[in-house]
Amino acid sequence: MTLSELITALPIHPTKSPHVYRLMRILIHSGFFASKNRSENDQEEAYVLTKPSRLLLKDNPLSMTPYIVAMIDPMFTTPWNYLSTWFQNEDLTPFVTAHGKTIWDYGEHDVKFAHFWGDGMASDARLVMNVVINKCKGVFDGLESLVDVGGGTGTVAKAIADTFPDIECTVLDLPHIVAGFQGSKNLKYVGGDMFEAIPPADAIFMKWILHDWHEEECVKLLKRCKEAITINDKKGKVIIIDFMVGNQKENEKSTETQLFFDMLMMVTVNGKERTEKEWAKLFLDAGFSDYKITPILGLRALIEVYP
Ligand SMILES: C[S@@+](CC[C@H](N)C(=O)[O-])C[C@H]1O[C@@H](n2cnc3c(N)ncnc32)[C@H](O)[C@@H]1O
Repeated sequence: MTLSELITALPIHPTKSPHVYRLMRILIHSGFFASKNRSENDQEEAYVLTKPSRLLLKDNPLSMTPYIVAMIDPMFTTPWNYLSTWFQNEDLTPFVTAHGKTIWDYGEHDVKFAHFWGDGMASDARLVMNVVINKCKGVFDGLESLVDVGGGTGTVAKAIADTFPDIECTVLDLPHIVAGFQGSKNLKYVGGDMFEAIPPADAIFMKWILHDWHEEECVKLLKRCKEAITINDKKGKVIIIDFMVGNQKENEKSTETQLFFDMLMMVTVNGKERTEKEWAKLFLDAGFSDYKITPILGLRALIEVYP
């Protein structure tokens, strides 16, 4: 699409066209668009989408737009302005300094926030599960049951339940999050506190859970997982999907993204992004004996942890 076509399509007042040109210049520089000649015979500059910007199209089934929209909501961005205040007080996070409560309490009392954050998480879950189910299918071999801990609206569990009809899937999340969700033949929702008890299963799945929590809470949660997979002398596994800092040595941008996510965890939830060494220590402290890492989507890792 050329500049004039873009201005007509959006639509934008003709007097603003120089500003649209400036905007497109930075969007090309940052990789959201690429520019090329309109055709072999037509030298006029045209803009085309890039791989990352295709992920922002609303009609793309793997669209990440709901996640981006949630992340740029003032509820998430305001706490960044409270960093200097937080460094001088005892609050758990800048989120608490800004809003007076933790993100989990915020979600319980603001249903609108809980829903749009849930939609954001679900869009990330769709993208990740697309990769996991296509590239790491073997991870689910031999499983008869699986609990997705902190599974939110159930996007991950639904993808597993649909692809593997012989696996009994359970979504465990806070009661107000799972209230009103309908299960299916091999999918059910359970409301509860993951730090108290986790239903027994061959595999406990946790995507984007442990990075929300501090060391002691992670060890406590992993111990609950271990109890759940070793019940009746069975030996299952824990499957974790999270970032692994430092597994992308060649790629500056990936490292930067992981480090910004680490800041996001500090600002919003008192969690952190961990290196392999830090993950290994958590597993050891919780009594696990072995783990296996499969890198996914460049930045993240799928970690199978064994008792
Ligand atoms: C970052 S979201 C991850 C959601 C989902 N696993 C995903 O990646 O799409 C964290 C989830 O943990 C849930 N959660 C937080 N505290 C919990 C608790 N004590 N017990 C159960 N779930 C909890 C939240 O409600 C939320 O759904």
